[in-house]
Amino acid sequence: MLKAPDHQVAGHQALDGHLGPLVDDSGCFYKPLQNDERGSKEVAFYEKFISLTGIPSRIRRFFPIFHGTKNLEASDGTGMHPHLILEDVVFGCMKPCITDIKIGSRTWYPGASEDYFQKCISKDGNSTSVSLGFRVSGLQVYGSKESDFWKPNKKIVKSFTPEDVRLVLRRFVSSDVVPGIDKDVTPDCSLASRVYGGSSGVLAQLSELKEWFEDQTMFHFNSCSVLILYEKDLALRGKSGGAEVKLVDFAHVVDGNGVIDHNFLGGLCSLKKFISDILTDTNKPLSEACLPEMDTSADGL
Ligand SMILES: Nc1ncnc2c1ncn2[C@@H]1O[C@H](COP(=O)(O)OP(=O)(O)OP(=O)(O)O)[C@@H](O)[C@H]1O
Ligand SMILES: O=P(O)(O)O[C@@H]1[C@H](O)[C@H](O)[C@@H](OP(=O)(O)O)[C@H](OP(=O)(O)O)[C@H]1O
Repeated sequence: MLKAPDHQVAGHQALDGHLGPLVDDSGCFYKPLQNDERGSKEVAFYEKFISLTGIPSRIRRFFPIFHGTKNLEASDGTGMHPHLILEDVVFGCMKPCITDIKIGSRTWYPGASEDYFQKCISKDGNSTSVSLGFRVSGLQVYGSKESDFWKPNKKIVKSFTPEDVRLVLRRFVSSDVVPGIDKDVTPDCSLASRVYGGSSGVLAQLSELKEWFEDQTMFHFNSCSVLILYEKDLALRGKSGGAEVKLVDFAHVVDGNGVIDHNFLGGLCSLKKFISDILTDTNKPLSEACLPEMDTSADGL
C-alpha cells in the first residue's frame, strides 16, 4: 500500500492532489520523475553512479540505494507516472529528527535557462546560501515528551538568518524542543556529543564526505541536499540515535569535467564548522559557550 511519507521535510509533497513522493511498507521511497528534464537527469545520475566501480562503500552509504524506476499511480491523480525507486532512508524510524540542508552558495548550474538562473540567484541571495554556503530547506524535531514536535513551515524556514541557523542546529540536538517562537529558551544541546560527535557521528560522516569531495571530479552536485537524521528516543536513552548523513536530490548534477566541486565542498566545510562549533561549545561551561544571539525578528524562532 503506497502512501505519502510521514517524515518528509522539504521538496514537492504528495498532499492536496500534488505530485510528490510515496512510500511503501517495505522500505522503498518512490520519487516521481519531474516532467521536465529534471526527472530524467536524476535517473541518469543514479544509473551512472551505480555503474561506477571506483566508489568505495564508505562513500556509497551516503547515497540512498537505487532500485531502478517503475510506473505507479501518481499522487496527483493523473494516472500512471514513472517513479525512481529509492531506499527510504527513514524507514523503521519512529521519531526521526531530520533536517534537509541544501549545499552550495549557488544552486544554479551551468547551462541553466536565464529564468532558472534568475530564480536561483534570487533564492540564494535571499537565504543563507550566499552567506553560509548552505541553507536549511526543512526540518522536523521531536522532544522528550510525546507531544513535543517542531516542523516549521516553508515560510519560517525561508526566513532563517545565519544566527537562526546556528540556533536551529542546536535545537536539533537538544532534549526538549520548543515548537514555535519561544526565544527565551536556550537549547541544552544535551544530545550533541551523541549525535554530532563520536567516531561515527554526524561530524565524522561529514568529514568522510568532505575527504571524497576534495578528490572527486566526476560530478558537480548542484542544488543537492545533505539530510541529517537520527532517532530521538534512542538518543534520549543514551545511544547514538543511529545518526546518519545522506545525500538526496540529484536533478541538477552535472559532469565535473575533471574539476573538483568547489561549490559543494565549500558549503560542506561551512556546515562542518557550524557542527564542530556546537560540539566545542557543549564541552565548555555554559558561561563560556558562544551561544547565538536570538533574532527576535524571525517569526517562528
Ligand atoms: N530516499 C529518501 N528516503 C526518505 N526520505 C527522502 C528520500 N529522498 C528524499 N526524501 C525526503 O524528501 C524531501 C525532498 O527530497 P528531494 O529534494 O529529493 O525532492 P524534490 O521534490 O526534488 O525537492 P526540491 O523541491 O528541493 O527540488 C527530503 O527533504 C526528505 O525529507
Ligand atoms: O525553495 P522552495 O520554495 O521549496 O522551492 C523549490 C526549490 O527551490 C527546488 O529546488 C526547486 O526545484 P529545482 O531545484 O529542481 O528547480 C523547486 O522548483 P519548482 O517549483 O519549479 O519545481 C522550487 O519550488
